[in-house]
Amino acid sequence: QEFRLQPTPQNYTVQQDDSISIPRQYRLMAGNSLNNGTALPLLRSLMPEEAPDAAFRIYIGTKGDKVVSSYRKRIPQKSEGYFLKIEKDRIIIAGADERGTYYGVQTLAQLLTLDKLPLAEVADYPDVPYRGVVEGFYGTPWSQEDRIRQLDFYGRNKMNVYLYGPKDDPYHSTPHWRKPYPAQEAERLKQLVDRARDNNVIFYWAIHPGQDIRWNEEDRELLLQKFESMYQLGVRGFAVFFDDISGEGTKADKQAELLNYIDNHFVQVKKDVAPLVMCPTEYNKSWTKVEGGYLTTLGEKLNKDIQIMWTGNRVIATIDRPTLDFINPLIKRKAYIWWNFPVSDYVRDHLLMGPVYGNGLDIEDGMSAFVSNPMEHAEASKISLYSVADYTWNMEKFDSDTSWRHAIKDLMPLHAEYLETFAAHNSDLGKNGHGFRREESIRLQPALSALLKSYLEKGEIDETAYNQVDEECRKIILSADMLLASGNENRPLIDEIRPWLTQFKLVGEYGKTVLEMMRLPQQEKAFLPGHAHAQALQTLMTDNDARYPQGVKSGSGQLMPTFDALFEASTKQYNQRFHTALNARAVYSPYTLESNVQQLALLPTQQKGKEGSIAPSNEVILWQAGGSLTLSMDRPRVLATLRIDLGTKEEGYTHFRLETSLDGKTWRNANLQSVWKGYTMQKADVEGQKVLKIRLTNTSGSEQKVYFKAFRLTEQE
Ligand SMILES: CC(=O)N[C@@H]1[C@@H](O)[C@H](O)C(CO)=C[C@H]1N
Repeated sequence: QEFRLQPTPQNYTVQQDDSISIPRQYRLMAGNSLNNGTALPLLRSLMPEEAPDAAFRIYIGTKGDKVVSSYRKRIPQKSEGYFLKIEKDRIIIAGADERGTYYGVQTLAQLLTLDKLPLAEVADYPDVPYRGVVEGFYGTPWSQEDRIRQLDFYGRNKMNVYLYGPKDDPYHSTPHWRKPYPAQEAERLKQLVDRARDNNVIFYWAIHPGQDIRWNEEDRELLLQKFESMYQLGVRGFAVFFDDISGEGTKADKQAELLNYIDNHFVQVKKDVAPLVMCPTEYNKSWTKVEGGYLTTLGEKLNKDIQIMWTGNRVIATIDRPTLDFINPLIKRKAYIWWNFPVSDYVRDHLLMGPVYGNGLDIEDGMSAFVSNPMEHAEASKISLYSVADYTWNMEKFDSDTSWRHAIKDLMPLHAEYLETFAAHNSDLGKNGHGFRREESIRLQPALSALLKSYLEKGEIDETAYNQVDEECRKIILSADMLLASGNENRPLIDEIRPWLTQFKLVGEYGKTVLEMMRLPQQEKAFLPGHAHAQALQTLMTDNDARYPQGVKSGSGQLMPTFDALFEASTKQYNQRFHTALNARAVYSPYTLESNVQQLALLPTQQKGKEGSIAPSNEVILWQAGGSLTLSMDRPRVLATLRIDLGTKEEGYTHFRLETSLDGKTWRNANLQSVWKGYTMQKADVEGQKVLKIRLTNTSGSEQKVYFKAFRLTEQE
């Protein structure tokens, strides 16, 4: 692939017919404004040989520095803008501000990877003021090493914010948000803050107090003391997240009062702290009732420089002009976009390695920030993050597929083709509670559907399609092996995705086996080994990784549904021909869920052996009065246990009724009781009951706000 600058610059011209060899020595003419910044250290790390009498010169400074005064007019009049020019005997890097100058050096760093330096001219600046990442997911927080690598990645890709807010860090959220970090964690955070500064990234530390905050002076002071302790560690950006909570903490006027107090008595007093950022409780359109006044209260009362986050029209959504036209007038400022992609904490068995697409390309003027909430897999998230950096820097010029391919090359230059094969087939989320899906196996889709269509409708094999799919299966198996054996090129990435690579190879082998089966349904003997092998592979693909109870999924969007359909069709053909009863079901879930509670309706069910479950959800469920959820079996089954966790104590369960039925008509109550004192998990007395359906209904007569943390059953042997 051709060389490209990342992110795509606003203006970039190169003299085609000329270039210079990279100077070994140079005389540095640096403006004083850069003295305690990070542009000079970066430059020196790239071009080590400074020599006062060298012929080649580098002029570097910000607007106002004498050394770059003659280029002043060339500097874009935009925050973080820069002008970079490479001439025969000099390089000029002139920034609108320190960070702009730093970005000019980052662009030079990329040009220095070429054999010869082009005589280039770059006049560049970002479209979106704040660009970066919010580590705001549920699940295993990133490690220290993950975060160090992330911060270096943000510096290279001109992302300028990182918000620290891992939901499962007990010192970020309940129960310990009031307490300072223990010494060891504090030291690690200080290292991160220093690394962020080296990369010109604003490190925001976020607090998530809403689940148990009391609106009183004591908690307010404890929160400020926590912020002060983080300030002492070097943190210069602060955020307060009020998402995914219920109860007292959700009150807009109280939230506004607290945030304005923090702004007036901390942020404005410190003078060297970035604008305060807050995440509202109603952080997406599907959860807000405008007439309820929550958002307009914040819009009216919050100090104007406090940023308000927004995830879009839904919890997981792409961002477009109508999204911004809805929210910005309500909050009376430009939304600070929290984009929930590639976060996968609600589909943890999937990796989201596909292209970034679907966001508007003409909306840079409608947002104050665009930060991505990524996967718990830090390295794997970089495919999306690379493109988010590209998209937010230069929105009009963003090209999803080009960016995706270069993101992959950036991650594993020596194995790019294999990683691209893997990423192409591991992008969809599968069925999930948010109904958010992504394209998968895009280039192979026509062949997959042609192969399936001709086989199902005419029992014929479309040879062209067959060969394409067969060739792709070969590439899948090869790619999995090459990536698993890729050694040190990007070991952290391979360590993260290893379960999925193993699964991916099985998908390739399953595809080849099913393709062979398609040719043999008329051969009484020859069909059998392939059928047995396919079933063995199905078993291996479900019982694959202990860390992921429902197993890891690969190729679940297109490949597996096609291969399963072909397995079933060829086996049915064989059974008809030879009057046999070979198993013709590829995958099978005996459980189906139906519900009129909007946030539960799409949740997938899982089955593994004798265990069955409905996938949990992270957020607060608005369970309307009379709303119910029904889990139906394919046939009557005898239960051993049933556990439910709505994230509420005993009294919360009095608002619900649990029933079972054998015929779907007559229902009997099942009593719930705590599993452990003081915890929210409950167990139902259903031992030995034969049931066809299980139903949970809100019988309280009013809307209940609960979580949906667990709904798990086991059947008797
Ligand atoms: C603002 C926001 O999106 N908060 C949480 C987020 O923490 C969580 O990762 C996800 C993605 O599952 C959604 C929300 N429940």
